[in-house]
Amino acid sequence: MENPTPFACRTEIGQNFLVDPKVVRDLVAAAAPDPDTVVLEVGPGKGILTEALLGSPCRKVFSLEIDRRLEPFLEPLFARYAPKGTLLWGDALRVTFQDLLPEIPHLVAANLPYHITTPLIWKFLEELTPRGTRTLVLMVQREAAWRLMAQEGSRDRTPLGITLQRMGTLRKVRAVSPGAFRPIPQVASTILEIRIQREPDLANDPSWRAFVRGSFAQRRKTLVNNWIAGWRLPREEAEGRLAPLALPRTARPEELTLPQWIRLAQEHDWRREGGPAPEGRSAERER
Ligand SMILES: C[S@@+](CC[C@H](N)C(=O)[O-])C[C@H]1O[C@@H](n2cnc3c(N)ncnc32)[C@H](O)[C@@H]1O
Repeated sequence: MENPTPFACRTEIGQNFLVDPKVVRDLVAAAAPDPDTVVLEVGPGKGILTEALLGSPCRKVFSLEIDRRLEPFLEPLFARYAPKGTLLWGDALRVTFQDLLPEIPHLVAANLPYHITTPLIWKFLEELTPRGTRTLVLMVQREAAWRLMAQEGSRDRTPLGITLQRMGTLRKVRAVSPGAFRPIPQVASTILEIRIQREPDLANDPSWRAFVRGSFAQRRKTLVNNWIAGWRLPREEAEGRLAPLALPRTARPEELTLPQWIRLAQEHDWRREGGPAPEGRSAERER
């Protein structure tokens, strides 16, 4: 029999497939699905993680893949486990999860396409956690994990990391070396477990979103200067917002502790009611 043409991986859309079964086992063990659990997997690829999820005690697995060329790998797998799994085709950033999924998943378990890690996690927080998703177990690039878990004082601190920390707990499950994937990527990876325990609708709070995004708009600027630029606040007013926190006027966004972020968010309305603020060309992409 002729050899089939090998699958040409598109690494620009994150097609580095897991090949280490121990890593797959560790990811599923961290997710710990029980017989009631409905799981969403984004990017099943050739199906190594999908198969472990389908073989776990969970009730249902929905897998959403963008690349139809993977059909020959995935169709037979889903047929084997029918009706436990449902294979869906589409772009995870463009679908509306509520319309796509007949049930809201309790758990998202995925080896993410790394190029869309940040917008995809925001989307989970906007569309899924408000409706009941409580656990995310995600393979991400190591540096993305650092940014999500970064504490005050770290230059890696980001709006998304602070949002997740306000909503629950983040735990590093394990480090994963490039050799666990084919093709071998140039970056190291981390499995991260995120448990949502508070404020599941936080990402849909326009004041919170504007506040964290605008405060980090220009990292090299002080908080006060970001507030002046973003909200057109008079300097006195901006400095007045910082004063009760006993922080210097020169404090930068990464210096705030989580309780300080929460206090500032609760004490002021950060929606930009005075008209759209300049999202200047130098404003950083929301992370
Ligand atoms: C890192 S691979 C993981 C594959 C498989 N789960 C594994 O662990 O081997 C990421 C997968 O996400 C898919 N993907 C990339 N962008 C996507 C998108 N916007 N929506 C859905 N799937 C996407 C890729 O085609 C690829 O199969």
